[in-house]
Amino acid sequence: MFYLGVIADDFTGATDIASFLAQNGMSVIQYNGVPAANNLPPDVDAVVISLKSRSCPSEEAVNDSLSALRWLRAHDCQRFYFKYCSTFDSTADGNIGPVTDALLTELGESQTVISPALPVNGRTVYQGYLFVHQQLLSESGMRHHPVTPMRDSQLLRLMEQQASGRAGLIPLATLQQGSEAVRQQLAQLRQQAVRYVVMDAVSEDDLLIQAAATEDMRLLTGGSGLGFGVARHFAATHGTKSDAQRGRPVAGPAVVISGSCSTMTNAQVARYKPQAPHFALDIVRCLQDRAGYAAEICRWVVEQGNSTLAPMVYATSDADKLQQIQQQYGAAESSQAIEQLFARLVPLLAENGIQRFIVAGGETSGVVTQSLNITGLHIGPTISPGIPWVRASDRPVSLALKSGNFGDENFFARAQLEFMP
Ligand SMILES: Nc1ncnc2c1ncn2[C@@H]1O[C@H](COP(=O)(O)OP(=O)(O)O)[C@@H](O)[C@H]1O
Ligand SMILES: O=C(O)[C@@H](O)C(=O)COP(=O)(O)O
Repeated sequence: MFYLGVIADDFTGATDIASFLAQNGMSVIQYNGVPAANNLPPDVDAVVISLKSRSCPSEEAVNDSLSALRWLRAHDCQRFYFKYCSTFDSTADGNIGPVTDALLTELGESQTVISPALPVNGRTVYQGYLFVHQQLLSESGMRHHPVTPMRDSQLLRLMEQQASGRAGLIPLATLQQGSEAVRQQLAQLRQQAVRYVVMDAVSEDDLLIQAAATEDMRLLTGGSGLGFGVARHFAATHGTKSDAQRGRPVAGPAVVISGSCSTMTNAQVARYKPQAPHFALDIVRCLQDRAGYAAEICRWVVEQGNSTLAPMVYATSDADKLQQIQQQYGAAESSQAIEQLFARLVPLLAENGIQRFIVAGGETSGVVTQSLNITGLHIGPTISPGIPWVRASDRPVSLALKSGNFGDENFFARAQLEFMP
């Protein structure tokens, strides 16, 4: 039996919440996809299952999420958490609504919370509107996301567009009255048949109150901020555990793979270029000659063996260049061509001795992890909030999976220099 089962809709999202749970005292294991194995390590408090269900067709997202839920229930999991992006990455016909509905129905529950806030990384919710630092979500760089452009910031509206039930709000004023006030308002909203309760939060204290007020709810949904609250609340009664040692990065050659076009990743790539060898992907070669191109890039990476900092292969482009590529080659076609190039390149790199992969982008991290056939991960030390080093449970390979907008500008170098194996 274990306390918390997390179903994450992408791989960086999974390591993000796994890192907050582990850092705040839980013993965590992460699986990529629904595990085939049935034997869980002893003394686990939380199991995180990473799916690649953020931008696939919603029927597939629902089926994969239900399979994960059934696995968790079959292993005596007590509570469940659907982890999506702190920037609520989805579209009007996105997957957060259908997956939430399916999980509620399967559990026989009538209410859950919607809590993407992650104040430590600048994501706050006020009056049901999602902010990224000082900007509304829809005015932030997320409006240009290549796969899930976010053009609305109102979470109640986004949720009602995607899902089948009604959304309601617990505003900051109630949060600030404490967990009992929140609990009472949840009960009132339940009587009004409100199925999805958007919760404001602008600070970690608000997240701790959310966690306390929802301790009897079987399904929570949100970013990793509420996960932090849940872990703190759990640790206060069950004590803390730490097994970050098992996730420490291995020694061995490293590479940086960047497939995110977020504002922060653009800044990180620009900062890293003068520090290390770098290789920009040519979209035409990705579209036309993936096998030959992947072999060529692999040779280039191996040739950089003597550089102090790892070579970087990147598709990262700014909003103007991205728009131009998408207009010329199609948005889905170009993003898939790049993902498929990485899917060919990464196993070649592993065959050629690369053991540490620093990856930028959620979809890109999914591709890298799946193409390496990594099934389980131990959670290691945190590089930046929400980005830990993680280590494959069955071989000496380490990954740092960086969500598009997370990390500071010097992240790629810091991940190597401050965490020497
Ligand atoms: N230059 C580019 N042109 C078109 N699509 C791109 C380009 N660079 C990256 N992409 C695609 O954009 C998507 C970025 O998504 P992701 O890896 O999840 O990053 P993020 O974490 O910023 O959301 C991927 O599908 C990637 O292949
Ligand atoms: O919650 C978050 O912001 C992240 O954990 C996350 O899901 C990021 O997704 P990507 O930006 O696609 O990496």
